[in-house]
Amino acid sequence: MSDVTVLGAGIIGLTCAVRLQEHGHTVTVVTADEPGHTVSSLAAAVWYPTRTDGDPRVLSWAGRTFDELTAQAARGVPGVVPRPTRMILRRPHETPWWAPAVPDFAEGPGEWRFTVPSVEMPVYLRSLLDRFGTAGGRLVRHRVERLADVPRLVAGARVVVNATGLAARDLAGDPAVHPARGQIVGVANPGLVTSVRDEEHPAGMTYIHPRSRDVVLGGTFQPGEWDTAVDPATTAAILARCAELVPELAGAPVLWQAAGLRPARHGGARVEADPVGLPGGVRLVHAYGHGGAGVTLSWGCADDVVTLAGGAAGA
Ligand SMILES: Cc1cc2nc3c(=O)[nH]c(=O)nc-3n(C[C@H](O)[C@H](O)[C@H](O)COP(=O)(O)OP(=O)(O)OC[C@H]3O[C@@H](n4cnc5c(N)ncnc54)[C@H](O)[C@@H]3O)c2cc1C
Repeated sequence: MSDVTVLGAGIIGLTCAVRLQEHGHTVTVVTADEPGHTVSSLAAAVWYPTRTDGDPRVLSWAGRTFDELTAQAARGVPGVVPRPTRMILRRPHETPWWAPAVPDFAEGPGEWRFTVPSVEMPVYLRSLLDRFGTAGGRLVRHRVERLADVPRLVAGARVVVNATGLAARDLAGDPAVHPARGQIVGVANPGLVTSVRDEEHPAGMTYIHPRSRDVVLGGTFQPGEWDTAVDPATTAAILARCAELVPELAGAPVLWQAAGLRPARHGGARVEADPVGLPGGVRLVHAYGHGGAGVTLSWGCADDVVTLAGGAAGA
């Protein structure tokens, strides 16, 4: 018996599931894909509120996630480390609105420097899943056709959390949800430890994120583009831009390439209770549309989902 069903096992579904367990709920996760085959598993993934400007909820979500991931890194949760970052500026900027969330944020000539949590997603998703299973959570592999079918799948659940990312476009009938395609390349790490971001590179957004065994090089942000096939010309362009910024990367062996669809949404992520709900009086809480910042917003949103789900079990 579970009292909450979470639909989706990406970063949003799993963080919601774990937070709900921490508040005394028994949780079943239903997912079409294994966590290792979600969009989340592809994320670079560093704390940064990519393309969320103007959404007044984001600073709180991102700040709470920063603190949670920093605490997890300090206690050795697999896959999370603090990552020094250099952000190249190609024009004058005001102090960014997200700086209050980043304790060591510093402005210098032509760049910002700061330290943020960096998450190695395949490792981290596995550790979240272990944590969920150890606390008694159950994971069911099943692709649902309609949200209204979910209450029949898991006996007793009074709340369903819809954390289906891009699929919420059809499942929740929300045309504001759309893909923002991102292509990335993994190369052997020549010994880098610092992330470099160049959001204003004239040839396209560029980032270099070292991990334990490789370096993730990016990227693209292509709203409305559904194609997940890797484009070789884009890979070549990413490699050239990154080597221009960090010459040690020139000639680094390419280990893998991938393209993923960020679950973007006009108006920002939808984190709210559905006004109608599901058959049988089951409460429906939406948590989707986090675009290029799902990892960055995950724990803050999960806190809000717990509140929307009714707070602590038995409260
Ligand atoms: C190249 C790239 C780089 C990125 N870099 C960063 C970064 O540095 N920092 C950052 O914060 N974010 C980054 N992101 C964004 C981040 O990956 C997303 O915001 C995040 O993964 C969204 O998570 P999610 O759980 O909502 O969706 P998903 O990971 O897509 O998970 C959706 C879940 O719903 C399930 N599902 C869907 N339909 C159904 C159905 N019908 N029935 C049952 N289950 C269903 C799926 O199986 C899956 O388990 C990046 C994304 C990309 C592509």
